[in-house]
Amino acid sequence: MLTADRMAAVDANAAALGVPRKQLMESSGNAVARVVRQYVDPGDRVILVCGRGNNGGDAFVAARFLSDYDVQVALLGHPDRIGTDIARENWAALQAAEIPTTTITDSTAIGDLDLSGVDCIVDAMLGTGVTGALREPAATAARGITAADTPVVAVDVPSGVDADTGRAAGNAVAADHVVTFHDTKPGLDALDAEVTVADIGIPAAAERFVGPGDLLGRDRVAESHKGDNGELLVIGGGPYTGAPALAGQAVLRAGADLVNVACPESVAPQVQGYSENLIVHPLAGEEVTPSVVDDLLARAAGVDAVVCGPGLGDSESTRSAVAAFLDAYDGRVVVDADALSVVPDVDTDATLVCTPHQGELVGMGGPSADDREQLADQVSDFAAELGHTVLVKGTHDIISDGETTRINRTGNPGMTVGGTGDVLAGVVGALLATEAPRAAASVGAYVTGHAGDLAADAVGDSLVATDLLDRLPEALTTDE
Ligand SMILES: NC(=O)C1=CN([C@@H]2O[C@H](COP(=O)(O)OP(=O)(O)OC[C@H]3O[C@@H](n4cnc5c(N)ncnc54)[C@H](O)[C@@H]3O)[C@@H](O)[C@H]2O)[C@H](O)CC1
Ligand SMILES: [K+]
Repeated sequence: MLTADRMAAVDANAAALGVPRKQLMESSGNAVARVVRQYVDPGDRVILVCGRGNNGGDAFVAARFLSDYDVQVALLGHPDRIGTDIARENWAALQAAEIPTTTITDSTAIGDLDLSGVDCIVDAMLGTGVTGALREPAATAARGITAADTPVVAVDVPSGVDADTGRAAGNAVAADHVVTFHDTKPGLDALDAEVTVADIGIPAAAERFVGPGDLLGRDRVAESHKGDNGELLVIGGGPYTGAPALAGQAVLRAGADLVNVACPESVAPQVQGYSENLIVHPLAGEEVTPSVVDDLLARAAGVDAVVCGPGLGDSESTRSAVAAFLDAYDGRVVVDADALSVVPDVDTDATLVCTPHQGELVGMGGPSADDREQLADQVSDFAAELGHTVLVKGTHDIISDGETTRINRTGNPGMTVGGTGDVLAGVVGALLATEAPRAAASVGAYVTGHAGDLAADAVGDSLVATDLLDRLPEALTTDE
C-alpha cells in the first residue's frame, strides 16, 4: 500500500537506479491496454479521454498497444499545454503514427465528445496529480463518462478521486475497473470497482534502498519562523569536546533553527570555542552525572528533539545519568555512542532512534552477521523487540523500526575517520524534529553518506569529519 507521496519517492528512486519514468509510462500504458482487451473484441470502439499530465500520457501509450481496435484519443486541453516531456513525446508519437486524436480546448466543445456507440472508455484525465475539485472541461467529461452505459477503465485512480483517501472534492468518474501501478493505493479500497495492480518494472531496490526520492516533499516552508524547523538539545561532552560540537553543527547544517549543547562546565568554553553558532549550556562538574538530570530534563522539555551521547564517555556515573534521563523523558531522542549501552535496560516513554555501529549493536545485545540481508532481518527483529528505531552504521547502513527495513548505500571507506558518527547523530536529530523516526534515520543516513561522498570527491583519503559539515547543504538538495 503506497500513498501518492511514497509513490513519487519510489518513482524518483527508480529513475536514480536507471529506470526512468518514460520507461515506467511505457509499462503503465501496456498494462492499461491489457485490461481494456478484457472488455472489447477486435474492431470495437475504444475512446481514451486524456488529461495533460502523466495520467494522460499513460493512455497515449495504451493507444499504441490497441492497434486491433478502433481507437480514438481525446485530449482535454491544447497539445501545447501538455505538462510533461514524457507525455508530450508520447503524444507526438501518436501524431507520427497517425493514430486518431481529437483535442477539446474549451468547456463548450466537451459536449462534442461523442460517447455513444463506444465499447470501452478509458479514463485518463487525472491520476495522483489531482488537486481540489475537478475543473472544466474534466468535470463535465467525468459526468458524461459516468453516465455512458459503457465499461470504464480508469488509469491509476478514477479521475477526481484522491488516491490517498478515496474521497473526491467535487464530482469524479465512477469506474468499473481501475488499473493502478506497482502497488495498491489506500483510497482504492473504498471504491466500488475492480482493481488491477500492474507491475510496471519498478525494481524492489527503489523501495529498499534509500535514494534521492526520499528527499522529496521535505522542502522548508517558504515563510517559516525561527523554531519551525526545529530546536534541538545535544547532550554530550566530558571526556571529549569535539563530538558534541560536531553533532551541534550538523544539527544546524541539516536545517534546524536552534541548537543547544548541554555539556560539563569543564569543557563548555572549548565546545563554544569551536563555533559561535552553538548555544552552550554548562552543566555542573567534569562529566555528566545524575545530579544534572533535572537540569537536562528542564532544558529538554522545550525542544523538538534531543541528541544524547556524543563524547559523554562511559563512566558508571554518566551511564546512570543517561538512564535516569531516558527514564523520565517522553520526547524524541537520537541515542548515540556511549549512551547506547543503557537503552536495553531502560523503560522509557521517549521515542528513540539508536545509531550504533556494528560493535555497539552487539554491546546493546543486538545481532551480528556478515551477510547484509541476514543482518537486516535480525536488526528488524531487534528493533521490534526494543520498540525503537535502529540505524546500524556500516558499509551499508541498515535502518529498521521493526516494521519496515531500509538500506542506505551512500558513504565511503574514508568515513571511518573519527567524528563522522557525531555528524550523523546531529543530522538524524535535526530531521527527527520534524519527521517520523524511520524517515529521519533513513534520510539522515543517506544525506550524511552523500556529504561524505562529495567530500571524498574533493579531498580523497584526507577526509575529516568537518568536511562533511560543509557538504551537508548540497547533500540535502535534490535535482528532482
Ligand atoms: N510511478 C508512477 O506512479 C507512475 C505514474 N504515472 C502516471 O502519472 C500519473 C500522475 O501524473 P502527474 O503528471 O503527476 O499528474 P496527473 O496526470 O494526475 O494530473 C496533472 C494535471 O492535472 C491538472 N489538474 C490538477 N488538478 C486538477 C483539477 N482539479 N481539475 C482539472 N485539472 C487538474 C494539472 O494542472 C496537471 O495538468 C499517475 O497517476 C500515473 O497515471 C506515469 O505513468 C509514470 C509512472
Ligand atoms: K484517471
